[in-house]
Amino acid sequence: MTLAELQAQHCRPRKGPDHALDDAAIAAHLKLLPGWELTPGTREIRKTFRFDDFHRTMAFINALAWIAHAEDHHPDLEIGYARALVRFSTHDVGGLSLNDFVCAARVEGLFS
Ligand SMILES: C[C@H](O)[C@H](O)[C@H]1CNC2=NC(N)=NC(=O)C2=N1
Repeated sequence: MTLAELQAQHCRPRKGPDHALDDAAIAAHLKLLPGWELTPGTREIRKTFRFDDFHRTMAFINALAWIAHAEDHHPDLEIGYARALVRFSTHDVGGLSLNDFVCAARVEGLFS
């Protein structure tokens, strides 16, 4: 799969452990996403985005919120003056599902 192919997908309701990705699938999908990493000791992915000022940070957050609403898949966020930490995991599967990678890819698409 390529980043473009991941970006072209949409989140689907994914509930239950059958939808949790295994380590190999997580590693393969992470390779497609520049700057994203597993939060150590967890089953979530994260990236810190840096901006010049609060206006740009919030413009990003609003664009991200648009994606999250449209995809019905929601990140955990930590927002600073010039940075945003974005974390994705799928509560409904208790780990990482394809939805996390689709949303991360769509967020990357904001910069392309
Ligand atoms: C019904 C609805 O699709 C689910 O509750 C969605 C909403 N957004 C979600 N977001 C995240 N991050 N994980 C979920 O399991 C999740 N579930």
